[in-house]
Amino acid sequence: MAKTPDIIYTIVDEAPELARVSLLPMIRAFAGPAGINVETRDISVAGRILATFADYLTEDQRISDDLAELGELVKTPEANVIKLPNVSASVPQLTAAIKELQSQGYAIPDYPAEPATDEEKKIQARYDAIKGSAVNPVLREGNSDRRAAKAVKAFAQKNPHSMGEWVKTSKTTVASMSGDDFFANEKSATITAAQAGAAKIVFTGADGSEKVLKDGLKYEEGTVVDATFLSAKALRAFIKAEVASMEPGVLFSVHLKATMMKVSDPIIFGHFVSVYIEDFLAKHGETVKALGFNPNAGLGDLEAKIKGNADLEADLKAALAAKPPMYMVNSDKGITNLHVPSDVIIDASMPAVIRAGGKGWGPDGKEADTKCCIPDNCYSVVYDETINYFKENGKLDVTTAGAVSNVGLMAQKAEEYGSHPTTFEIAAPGTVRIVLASGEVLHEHAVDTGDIWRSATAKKAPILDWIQLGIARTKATGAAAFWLDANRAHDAELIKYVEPALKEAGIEIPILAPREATRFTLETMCAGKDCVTITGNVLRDYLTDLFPILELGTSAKMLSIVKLMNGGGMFETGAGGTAPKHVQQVVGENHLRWDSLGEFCALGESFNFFAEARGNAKAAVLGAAVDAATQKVLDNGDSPQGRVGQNDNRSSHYWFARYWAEAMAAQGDDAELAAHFAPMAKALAENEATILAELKAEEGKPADLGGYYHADPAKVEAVMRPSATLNAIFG
Ligand SMILES: NC(=O)C1=CN([C@@H]2O[C@H](COP(=O)(O)OP(=O)(O)OC[C@H]3O[C@@H](n4cnc5c(N)ncnc54)[C@H](OP(=O)(O)O)[C@@H]3O)[C@@H](O)[C@H]2O)C=CC1
Ligand SMILES: O=C(O)CCC(=O)C(=O)O
Ligand SMILES: [Mg+2]
Repeated sequence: MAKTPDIIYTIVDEAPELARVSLLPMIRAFAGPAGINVETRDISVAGRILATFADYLTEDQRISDDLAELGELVKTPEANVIKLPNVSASVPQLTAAIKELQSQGYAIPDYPAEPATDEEKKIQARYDAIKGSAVNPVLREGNSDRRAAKAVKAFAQKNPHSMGEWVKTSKTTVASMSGDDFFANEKSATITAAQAGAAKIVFTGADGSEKVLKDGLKYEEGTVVDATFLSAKALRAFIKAEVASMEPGVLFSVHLKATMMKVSDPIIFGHFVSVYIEDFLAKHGETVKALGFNPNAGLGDLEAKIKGNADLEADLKAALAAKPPMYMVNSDKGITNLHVPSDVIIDASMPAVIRAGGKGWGPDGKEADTKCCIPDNCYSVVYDETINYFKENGKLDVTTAGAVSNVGLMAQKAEEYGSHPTTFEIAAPGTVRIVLASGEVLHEHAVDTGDIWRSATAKKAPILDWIQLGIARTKATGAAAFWLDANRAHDAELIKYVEPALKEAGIEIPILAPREATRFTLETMCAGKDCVTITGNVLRDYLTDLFPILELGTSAKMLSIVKLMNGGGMFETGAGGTAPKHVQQVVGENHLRWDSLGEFCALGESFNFFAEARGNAKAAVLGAAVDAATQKVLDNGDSPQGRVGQNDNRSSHYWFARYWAEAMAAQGDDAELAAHFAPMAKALAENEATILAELKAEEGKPADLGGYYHADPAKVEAVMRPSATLNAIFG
């Protein structure tokens, strides 16, 4: 077997992938002399498509299945992975990636939206495994520890970012269903020794017909197993009522996670689309269905399908004009919240609204208050309470606010984010049951056509590990709370684990329902104190964007550590995503505002972990120098900014590498490394003006990347490494 690479750096999508092309050669030039090899593995959407459909490709087009390899590696103590954000593709994104690859000569099949034959069903199933959040749950074999490094927090306090004003009269609200949602219908149980073993999910129709929705499930003792459903009828009634009850001047917005919740949320999104354009669909429903339109793909797909048909285009325009104004993704281009399911992703979109003082962009290109529809009540209360708090107290004072960090239960596909294979859109009225091997029915729900039924699990070992991590972080931080609602079925099962563990550890940490925990955390941070949120998987996701975006202006600067259950380490580069808007700017004017601070933080942690795990003193020297360089990038204001001519990602990498080389040359722990890096530090300093000029030479002009999901490596290299002088130093 090949030797496990010392460190793995991931090949991803969009902005972080562009950044990688500039940064990785530098990282290798530092790690190499210390004898540490840094290899890449491709987890991009395009890479995963090509690996999955190898049988459609020529020999020389085939690539290895890196995600499968990494999925095994993260279960070993040797794992040391620097994981950059990747696109969790919605169907429109997946379709676009397929089209691009086909245009490049890869004979992969189309995505069969409505599979008719067995062959098409198989192809769809293969694509569905690539769709949505198909990477993170596979790699996250440990719980999540996300926090801002002290230097990052201190920098934000000293250099506060812009924040919109919150006023008491703001009309921004959160709207959620009054019942019959995932929250209200949840049932949960912890598997006993007698119940452990095989299980299946069975649907029995009102006519007595039986269908096994999922067979071959296996529950271990101690696993918390939930089942719940969201009523389609209640959802549609809710959407209709919310559209009908809009106040003048307020925008209508929908906030879902149609990427990570890849089965349930695209369907919920589709209901919003079809209710919003119900007048149009009443008239033209059959016609657009025949054209292949599925509301789950969004208004953008509808527009593409009816393009050139003046009657349909006019009727759609009229139908939209008759409804309240929508929250826009891009008002210049007429792209609404309902155009693409993955354009408005709740974890980033709600904090953006809250940071802006409750504002979104309207179709007129002006800011306005917005009604934020978050149908399910499990977590919407967090945003509702945050909005209440800022309406009462005014915007956050970034200069004095404490740091809110998170410990999230995430390992082994915990909770809702692991429910993809066990979520179903119900085809007819009937009953769904989880049946154990003994015949015992664990959970049962009466359901109707269109309801979304799902089961999620959380295993015992990850739960116990999460509680201990929560206790450790609380001891290091001060204030903390477990965000668990004793009145919610799943949370009540978790509390049965938490309470005895806290007692045994002799520590008191409050257990608060999400609304109370939100207020407690906001009050604590506004009093200038740090606070840990100890949460499940969804709140891990939501809160590690919400608080950092308020405190730091972006979640991209977070330390995001995944202590893998079997002893390895994974270091995520921040808590944000792939910033597609940044790529648009590069294509338009060759300026990349992506901040690699998350990469710098992860890199430092990765070296430090390597030093400890392998007893490697050189890695410790590299790690300490990375930390010093990161601090200097912040102190000297070398991070990227938004406009052409200002520092961008490439010039920030120059500064980072220079400070790193200077720190390596100046340290006294390893004379050999100091001697090696002294000439590099000198060359970087002496050539400063030339390098910065070369990096800026092409800015302001369009850039050609030769593709989007599968760009041309030579063209990307030319764009991201335009300085011959810098390249000569790093090879
Ligand atoms: N860990 C992962 O793999 C994750 C992947 N994703 C994926 O990312 C994609 C986009 O998601 P989205 O919801 O738009 O969220 P993003 O976090 O990617 O982007 C939202 C905005 O945050 C700001 N931002 C994010 N990262 C940086 C950075 N490094 N430097 C500077 N600004 C940054 C940008 O603001 P501005 O435009 O103002 O500069 C950006 O437009 C989706 O495909 C999603 O699936 C999302 C989250 C995590
Ligand atoms: O995996 C995904 O789709 C997104 C992950 C994410 O948003 C997060 O972990 O914060
Ligand atoms: Mg997130």
